[in-house]
Parts: sequence; structure tokens; C-alpha cells
Amino acid sequence: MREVVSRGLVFTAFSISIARFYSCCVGSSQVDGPNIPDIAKRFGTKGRYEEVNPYLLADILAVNKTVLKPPPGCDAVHLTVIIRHGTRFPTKKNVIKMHNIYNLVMAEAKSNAGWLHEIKSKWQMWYKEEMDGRIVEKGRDDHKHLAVRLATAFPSLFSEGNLRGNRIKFITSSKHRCVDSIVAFQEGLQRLWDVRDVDFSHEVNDNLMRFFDHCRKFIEDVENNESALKEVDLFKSSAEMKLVQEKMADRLQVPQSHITPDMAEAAFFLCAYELAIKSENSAWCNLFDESDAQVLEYKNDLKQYWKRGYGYDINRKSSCTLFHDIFTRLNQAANEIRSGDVTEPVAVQVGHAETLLPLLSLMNLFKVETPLTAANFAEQHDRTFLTSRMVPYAANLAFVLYSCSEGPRLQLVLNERPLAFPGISDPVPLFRDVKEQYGELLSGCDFDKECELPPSNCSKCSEL
Ligand SMILES: O=P(O)(O)O[C@H]1[C@H](OP(=O)(O)O)[C@@H](OP(=O)(O)O)[C@H](O)[C@@H](O)[C@H]1OP(=O)(O)O
Repeated sequence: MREVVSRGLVFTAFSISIARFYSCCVGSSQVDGPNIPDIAKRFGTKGRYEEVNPYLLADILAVNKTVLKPPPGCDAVHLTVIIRHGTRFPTKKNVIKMHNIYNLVMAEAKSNAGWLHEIKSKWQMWYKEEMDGRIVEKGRDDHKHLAVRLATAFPSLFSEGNLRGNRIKFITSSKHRCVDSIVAFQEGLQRLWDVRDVDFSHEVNDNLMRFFDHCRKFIEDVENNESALKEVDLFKSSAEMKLVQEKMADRLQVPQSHITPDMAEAAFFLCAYELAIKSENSAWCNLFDESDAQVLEYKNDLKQYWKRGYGYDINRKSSCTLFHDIFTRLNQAANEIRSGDVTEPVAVQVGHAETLLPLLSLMNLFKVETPLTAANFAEQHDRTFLTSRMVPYAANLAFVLYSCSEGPRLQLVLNERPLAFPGISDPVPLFRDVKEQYGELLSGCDFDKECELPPSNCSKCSEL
């Protein structure tokens, strides 16, 4: 990749730190090798971060400095980044589904294909219910490496001085995989700067990072509402899904009626998790071709769209507190520019896909004209709402504030790629223009008001 520059070009002290990091920390768990399933870019929220930025496969610490650079005459003064936890085990409910398809294959599949022989004779079912969404080693590495790349891209913010001075704020969701991720992120910085004597702390804040658990209207209208995901249910019995099931049955040589939509999806997840966790192109991936993967990718996108995205307004609005908190930090930093001392140069905040997707939607990013439905798979072929690109493991949305002679500017960076603000042509607009663009949200978007239920629906309110 020509546009990817070596980390060593940043500055000397930093180069030494990077070299130190390489010698101690980039090893066996680094992702390498070309052995990647053709369908790897279709795994949605179960996708690897490396599929979004494939140059990382060659160098996990590479930073694309041609795109991640300050506007001319500007200096970065503050960065808030919202990060999804790193790669994790499947959740319990999906482990159970994986066992179901595995048992069926072991008992009934009889094709002579080499890959099936491999599944039956070599591959061992190793996923256990108790793994239930916990972080894996690769997930810790996701965050360690991301920490180093962000520090490389923004060396004056993630500086040794700022680390030693406890000027970097760390906030996380209470969920084990998020706490483990933020600790790994801190370890990445600690090893980079060799500051083992510095004690890092983090704040657990579910109001900010798991706001969806506290929004009554979301819980009642979406989370606990059986019909909220009706488009997903309809798509399960669509012609597109039936074809995936038929092709799978054919490849395995089992009766078509024995392959359920859940089994098809579980086999797809097996392919995804073997890649994400073990960097392996598993024999399970042979059950799908590109068109099957597009259908299963759409099924996941439908879930995310209706449960966390534009499908229901409350999904977006449930992130009002996080949105306001981000802009409060940015405002404070912008106000401190004149004094020459931005007291909090960095805020690192770790959460979930269900933290990032509502926020991206609140900010009108990746908006689609026509809602995603069970009936418009073909029409949505070129959709922008593509979770494979938006929220893989360790997905991150950074708000970078620059001090410039004409006033502070704000850049949005998703997964280490600059992202334009909707309705603004300048790639790094003046901060005041961004605030004007989001004026309605900044002056409204009240979490308590948006999330309150009409009194008649509030029988369970006291339990929250
Ligand atoms: O389909 P699973 O069981 O993996 O769903 C998870 C969520 O994963 P996602 O749908 O985003 O792939 C998980 O989000 P994460 O960002 O923490 O990985 C979510 O927290 C968890 O509750 C599961 O959601 P569900 O309500 O069981 O669908």
C-alpha cells in the first residue's frame, strides 16, 4: 500500500517507542497470511476490523498518514473516540445454534467434498455456552494495536506527558468485554511509552455507553417488542433465504427441510468466528458463495437497522446523552484553546455496536432513502447502511478538534478513515458550522423526554 507510511516517520522518540512496542508486543496473535474466505467482507457486526482496513494485514501498526493529517496550518488539540469492544466469542444463543448445525452435519451430511470430510474428521466443536460474548485474545490485541495506531496518528494528543499527567480520560460500559478492551487499550499505550509506573484508571459509565438499557421507550417499543423486528422475521422466510438454505442442503446432501434459517446463519457465523478469533479460513466457509453471503449480510443489516439504526426514531434518540456529552467535551476543549491549555486532550470511550449505531444514526450518517425491508433486498444492493463497514469489532468513531487560525475545526474519522458530516462539503469544517448543522439536536434531543413512556405504558418503570 503506497499511501501507508511507516510509523517511524512520526518523530524520533516515538519511533523508538514503536520499535519497543514491536519487539515486545507484535507477535503470534498478529493477523497474517492470505488465507481469508472470499466472503469475509460480508460478516457485518461479526466482521474483523482488518476487512475494513486490509492494509493492516501486512502491518497491524500501519497508519495512513496521507488521509489522517491535520488541515494546513492546524494542530490537533482534542480527540474523543467511541470504540466498540474487540473481537469476542459468540453469545450463548448463537453458540447453541452453532451446536445445532454442527450436530446435523455430523449426523446427516453425506457429500464427498473434501471440506466436508475436514469438518467431520478434523474440525472439533470448541464453542461453549459459557463463552457467551467474552473478549478473546485477538480482541485484546485489536485494542492494543488501535491504541498504538491512534497514538501514531495523533502523537501530540496521546503523548507520554498526557499519559503521565492523567490527562487522558477512559470511560467504558460495564460489560466484561468492554472493560477488558479498555484495559488492553491502556496496555497498548503503556507499552508504547514504557510507562509501566503509571497507574491507569477507567470510569464505568453505563448511562453513556449502554444508554439503551436505560431508555424505557426503547426497551418497551423495540427491545421487548416481538413485532419490532418483523422485517427480520419476514426475511427469514423470503425467497432469498430459502435459496441459501436449499444450496446449503444441496452442498451437504441433506434434506432441504432439515436446514432452517437459524442453521444457515449459524454456519455463516462459524465461518465468521473462525476467521475473527483464529484467523482461519474454515471449512465451514465452503457452505456459502458470494450471493449467499450477501443475503446473510442483509439479514444482519436488517436486524441492526431496526434494532439500532434508522428503523425506529427512538433507536437514534436513545443516544442523545452520549451525543451531548461528546459536544460538551468538544466545546470545553474549543474554549480552552485560547488559554493554550486544553485540560483533557483525549477521551477514550468503549461500548458496543449498539452504542455506535444509534449515535451514527442520530448524526444522520449512512442514512438510506428507503427503509431496509424484507422485500427490498435487491433494491438495497448498493446501500450505504452496511454494518460490515460501519461496525466490525473494534470499530471506532473519532471526533478530532483542531486549533486553526480561522477558528477550531472538527474532523470525523470512522475506522481510521475521514468521514464527511452530512450536509457539509468541507471535509474538516469549522466547529461552529458543525454545531449549526446539528443545532436542533444540540438544543433539544433530551434523553429523559425522548425515552419517557406515556404513563399507561409505564407499569415496569420502577424496575429500571
Ligand atoms: O447476535 P448476537 O447474539 O451476537 O447479538 C449480540 C450483539 O452483537 P451484534 O448483534 O452487534 O453482532 C451484542 O453487541 P456487541 O456490540 O456487544 O457485540 C449485544 O450486546 C448482545 O446483547 C447481543 O444482542 P442480542 O440482543 O442478543 O441480539
